[in-house]
Amino acid sequence: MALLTPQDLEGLTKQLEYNNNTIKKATGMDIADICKQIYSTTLDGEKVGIVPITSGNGIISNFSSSLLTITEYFGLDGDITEHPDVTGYYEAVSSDADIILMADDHIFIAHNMRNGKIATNHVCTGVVYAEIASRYKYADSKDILVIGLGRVGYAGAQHLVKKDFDVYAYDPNRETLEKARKELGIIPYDPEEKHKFSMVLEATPNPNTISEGMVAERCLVSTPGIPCGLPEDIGKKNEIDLVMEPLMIGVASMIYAVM
Ligand SMILES: NC(=O)C1=CN([C@@H]2O[C@H](COP(=O)(O)OP(=O)(O)OC[C@H]3O[C@@H](n4cnc5c(N)ncnc54)[C@H](O)[C@@H]3O)[C@@H](O)[C@H]2O)C=CC1
Ligand SMILES: N[C@@H](CCCCNC(=O)[C@H]1CCC=N1)C(=O)O
Ligand SMILES: [Mg+2]
Repeated sequence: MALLTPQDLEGLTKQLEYNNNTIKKATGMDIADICKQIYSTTLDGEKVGIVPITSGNGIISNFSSSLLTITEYFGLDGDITEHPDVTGYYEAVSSDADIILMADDHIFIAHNMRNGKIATNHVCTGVVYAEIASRYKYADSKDILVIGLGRVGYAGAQHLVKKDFDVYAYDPNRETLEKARKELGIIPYDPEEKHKFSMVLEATPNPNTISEGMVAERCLVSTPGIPCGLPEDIGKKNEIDLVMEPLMIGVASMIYAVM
């Protein structure tokens, strides 16, 4: 599991505003509107308990404060518990949190204590980044390319298949690709084919996963992948809109998902 580093989380609000502008330009909607559409839910100033968790690799210095920034950006009443782990969970529940946010090294959840709904970061991130890609105003067809079919990419591909897009996908892991072909009906993308896409979802932990032959003149690359999979030169040469940030958009999706 690729873990965030404190460096990834620097300048979070600036990164979020920059990406929100790109999303508005490329889709006509902002992040909140897109999340409302996906889940048919709205926010109403809910109280959010943020519980640091020490297990595994331990606390990431600015992870909880990043979650606080995000909850406040969306008008919620966020609070980081004084203690981590069970003591922190007890504190959050006792202080009447409506939603609990907490993450160990494998799963990051949002749990709504009022309606019992629970959501994971990797599924919600895949879904929201797929939705962003799929709403590209200048798309030339319903063809969309998904690069990486892991926990995030698979959820994104599943969402796009449900939305009736023609989903092409690539993953070097043959079992992963075969599983997605069988279960989702995705079309395995053949890099040899000169099939260029105007919508790309990239969810891999590697750089340079997007090649020249994959992207159309005008293209929206929507990627939660860290580091960025779009090489600098390709980003410059074509008219490519890039939506990429380390945490916020996925957390917004988690919160709307449990309303
Ligand atoms: N920005 C955000 O909000 C979030 C970002 N992430 C990041 O997203 C990335 C993916 O996360 P997971 O799905 O949990 O990882 P994962 O390890 O479950 O899946 C990654 C997949 O990418 C595939 N892959 C590797 N190189 C590739 C290439 N060159 N072309 C195509 N596929 C390739 C692997 O075979 C694997 O199936 C990680 O970098 C993670 O840190 C994860 C959650 C939230
Ligand atoms: N236990 C730590 C948080 C660990 C988060 C690890 N998970 C990731 O880095 C995932 C979540 C989004 C992208 N990668 C703490 O409470 O400070
Ligand atoms: Mg995100």
